Amino acid sequence: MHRLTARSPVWPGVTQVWSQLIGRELQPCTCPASWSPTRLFSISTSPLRQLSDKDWVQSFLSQAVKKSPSVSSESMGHGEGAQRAQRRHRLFHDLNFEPDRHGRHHDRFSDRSSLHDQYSGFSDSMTEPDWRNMARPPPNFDFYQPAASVTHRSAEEIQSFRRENHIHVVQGQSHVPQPILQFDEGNFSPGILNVLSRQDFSTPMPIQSQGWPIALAGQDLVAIGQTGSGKTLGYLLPALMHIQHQSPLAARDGPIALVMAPTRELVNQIGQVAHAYCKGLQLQTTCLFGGASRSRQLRDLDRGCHLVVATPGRLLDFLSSHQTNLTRTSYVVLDEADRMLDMGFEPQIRQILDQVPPERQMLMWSATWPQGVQELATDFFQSDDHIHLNIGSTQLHANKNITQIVDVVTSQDKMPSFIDFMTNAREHDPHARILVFADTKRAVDMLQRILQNKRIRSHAIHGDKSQSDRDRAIQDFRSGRISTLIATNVAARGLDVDDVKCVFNFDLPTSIEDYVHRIGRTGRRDRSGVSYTLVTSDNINQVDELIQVLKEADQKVNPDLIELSHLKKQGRGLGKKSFRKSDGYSKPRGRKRY
Ligand SMILES: Nc1ncnc2c1ncn2[C@@H]1O[C@H](COP(=O)(O)OP(=O)(O)OP(=O)(O)O)[C@@H](O)[C@H]1O
Repeated sequence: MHRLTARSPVWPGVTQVWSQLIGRELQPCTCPASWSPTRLFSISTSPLRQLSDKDWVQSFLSQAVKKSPSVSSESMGHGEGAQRAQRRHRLFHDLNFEPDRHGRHHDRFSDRSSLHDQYSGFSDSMTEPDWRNMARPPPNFDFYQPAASVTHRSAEEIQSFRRENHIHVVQGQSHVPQPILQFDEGNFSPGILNVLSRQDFSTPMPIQSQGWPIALAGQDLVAIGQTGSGKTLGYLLPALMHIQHQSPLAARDGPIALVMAPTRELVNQIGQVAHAYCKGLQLQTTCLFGGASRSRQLRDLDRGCHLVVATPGRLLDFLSSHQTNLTRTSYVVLDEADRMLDMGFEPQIRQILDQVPPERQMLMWSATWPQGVQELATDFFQSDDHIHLNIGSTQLHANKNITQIVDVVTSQDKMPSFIDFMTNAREHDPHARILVFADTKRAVDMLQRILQNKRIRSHAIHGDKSQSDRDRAIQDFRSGRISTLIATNVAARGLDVDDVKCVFNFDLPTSIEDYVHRIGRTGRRDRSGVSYTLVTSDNINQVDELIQVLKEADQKVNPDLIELSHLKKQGRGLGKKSFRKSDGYSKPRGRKRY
């Protein structure tokens, strides 16, 4: 067997898991805060993880190097296993660990570095407060009075509303409150209703109709609804109501409500929505994320903030330097909860939640909810009686407003397909917003250069870009100054840009959840959209999941994709079958596309 070994005197679990990586097909797994080899082993053998191999390895190494700087790799053989190992080996060598100003190491190759403002999350300066002996105003979770029109609604009416809107209460049926069908049924304060009335919203979206009363009633919640279905207001408006029913902030108090999200762009976007509602309520809010002025964020915190929206890394930075605290926090949201609980963020989330008093309401929102994360999530609730709400299928599902086109091409055909697609699209409509995803920073830069040569203007965002460049790119894309944005996964989740016409996946993401989130940047609210994805035989391991997502969304499945799936079942694939050039986008006319 071809082995890659890791020597880790400090942490023997590294060796064990490492040889597991190479000894058989890699099973991406979570890295728990405790880093216990036993738990790692059990989790890594569970079938759950949708995280990509690459993500896993990069995260794993980043943590491993921090734990044990003597981690190293050695010796590889030949054959398919060795090729796999070599690919990973190259990947490891591409990693570039560099200590930050605290002497902690960051992974500068992976674009996960851009998802993690401070990757480490292992801060020694934070201990769990002694909650029993700490004087603080008790949180109030009991303020929601359903409107008479809500309580008078008959059981049949409620049932048919839930049925028509595909609202499934997966867990907690016995204590789920009745849905709110109109904005004025939520008992929202006039300040909130004022802002709502200025938007062109007619009624709450289904996830809001059912999610609002649950959140307002102080219950723990997992809320899963398709991309673009209004989840942000789903948790923000109850957060503001919650804040308004707590004792006022005293000097040096930290926030009452905390929202955590995985990327800076998403934090910024949520912060902007929150700001619009906070203004009229005289509530203070701020965003904490890396790459932006720390001193300005500190000034906001010092002034007192009712609501903080943060990436875990920057929040931990402020917590570990004791420049803020969470002793008043009683409403905690994990937006993109599955991403927040995956291997990269879990230790950080645990550390942060250790700083939040146990009397807290916890809400998790996402469009995807993979099995393994579900198990993990229960760890974060204080009791077993949380409600799990699902809008639409309980299977992994994509937004049905999106027409999903998938082409199977050779690796060599990817670039011509991209160029053909973009030149055709731009000839047809120079202003249609197109969002292009690639897996690596290098590929993103390369695609941008190619477009530049074709005189197609675009911006690119990834973790190596400065925050101001990233902000400008999003701003220009939003305003329509630039109609093509090329991005890594930093733009995959949550980004809400009006009327993105098409999402082009130059690379199929290794996690099917990421695919669902990426294509979900189009077809938001009740609009329609198109996604176009290039698949090569290198993606053979993702093909079955992709077919499942396509079928679930009632999409036609490209026969080439089915053929690829058959090849996989026959144990062939990986470079054995080459798809003819004519199957790719390079012959756009007269070719049947799906
Ligand atoms: N009640 C409503 N009626 C119409 N539009 C709404 C309503 N509530 C929110 N929206 C709008 O719907 C769009 C999508 O909302 P949002 O960004 O919250 O979606 P999401 O479910 O969080 O998506 P994702 O899973 O991609 O993060 C936003 O532009 C938002 O302003």
